[in-house]
Amino acid sequence: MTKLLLKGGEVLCADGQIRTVDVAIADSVVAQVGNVDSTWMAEQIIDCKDKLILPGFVNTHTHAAMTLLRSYADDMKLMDWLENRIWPAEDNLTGEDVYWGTMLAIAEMIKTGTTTFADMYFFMPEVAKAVSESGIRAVLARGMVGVAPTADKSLTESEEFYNEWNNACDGRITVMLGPHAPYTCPPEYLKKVISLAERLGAEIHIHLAETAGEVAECIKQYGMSPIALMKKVGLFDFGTLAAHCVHISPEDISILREKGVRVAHNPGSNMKLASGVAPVPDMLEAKICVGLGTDGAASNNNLDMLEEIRLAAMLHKVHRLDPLAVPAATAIDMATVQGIQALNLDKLGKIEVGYKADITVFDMQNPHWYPRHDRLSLLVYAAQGNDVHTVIVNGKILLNNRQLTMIDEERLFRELQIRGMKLVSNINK
Ligand SMILES: N[C@@H](CCSC[C@H]1O[C@@H](n2cnc3c(=O)[nH]cnc32)[C@H](O)[C@@H]1O)C(=O)O
Ligand SMILES: [Zn+2]
Repeated sequence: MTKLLLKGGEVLCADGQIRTVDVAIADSVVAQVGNVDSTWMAEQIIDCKDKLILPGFVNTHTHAAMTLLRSYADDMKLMDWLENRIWPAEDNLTGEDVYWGTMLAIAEMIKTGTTTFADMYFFMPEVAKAVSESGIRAVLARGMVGVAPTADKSLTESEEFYNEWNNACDGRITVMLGPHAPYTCPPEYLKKVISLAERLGAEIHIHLAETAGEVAECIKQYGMSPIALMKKVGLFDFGTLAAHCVHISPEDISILREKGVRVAHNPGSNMKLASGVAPVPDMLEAKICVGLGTDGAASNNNLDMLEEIRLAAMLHKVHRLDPLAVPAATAIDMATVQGIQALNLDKLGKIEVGYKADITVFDMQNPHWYPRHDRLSLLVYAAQGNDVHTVIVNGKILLNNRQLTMIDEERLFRELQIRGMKLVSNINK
């Protein structure tokens, strides 16, 4: 058994209170939270004085390898951005590109305190390889576009990928099915996806109601909103994670509630692509599970969940002219507990005995952490991603005193610069 001890830190405990306690970790699991005595013979002790210890952040929606396209096409509308810049560049992608792009994303996520991410992309075995090697936790879905020539192939690939990788790497990887969106996957195609989901026992990760244009087009074509259409098609019957849900009506919210759909809210991407403001306070009030996500690095443009937490806490305040909307503790809950629920994972999202040890340690010895009236408020409104000092996933240290333990950063930077440039060299701007 490998024993690890986080000594004397200020821990956000499962009841939402912060206490100065020790956290003992045995292999992949939290073994004690409290005063751990000297009979606990830890192989490694991390001194956590002046450190804030939280459950690791959960990024519920991203396209990790899109780091390759970061800063390549900004300040554009979603459909123009996708059709004229992103999809042509993605046509050039190789499996190796996706591996390196994903690894850079993972490095960035670990360094900013994320311990689990949900990805929708392609060349997924390469993504799984990066997850496997880096030690992070992930919920992976092969993105499927029903109107593309790859439509049938991506169904087969999804099934193979599920069979090979679901529950792999000591349970660090789980697999969902990823029909891209209603506007790229017509109902007949979605029905094939749904029957595959039912057969495999897999859940679904999809983009829904991201822009006003998408909703208007759906109503024109099918006489109902994307959410109502998805219910009718049966997409919500086997467990669904829906990214965005920006343009939704009170009736749509009732459907999400009734069908237990979990939502990935991406405030940074929604603001940058000017998609709109999701009715998050209404969804939370309706007891819908809302996690937070960054979306891809080409529409954010970073993968720092602390920034997403702050945006979630701020966006709804200014939008509703209500400083009580999405308080700090709620934003943190969305990034941890609700994020885990959104991904349907078990024994994660809290620092509690018997839970998996996915933990982020913030260094509070910095000017913006003083004075310490309220630590959660400091975290949400004043902290920075690079305050992250240590990150543990499944009991293993992936970031040690701000240094990545599993990833060679210099190599990553060289690969990404060369591969990123090559990817777009034949595209007319
Ligand atoms: N085109 C792929 C599968 C799509 S993967 C998921 C897709 O979602 C795209 N994407 C990224 N961000 C967004 C967004 O905000 N809305 C809609 N699509 C997005 C991303 O560029 C990627 O093409 C194939 O070969 O079959
Ligand atoms: Zn997306």
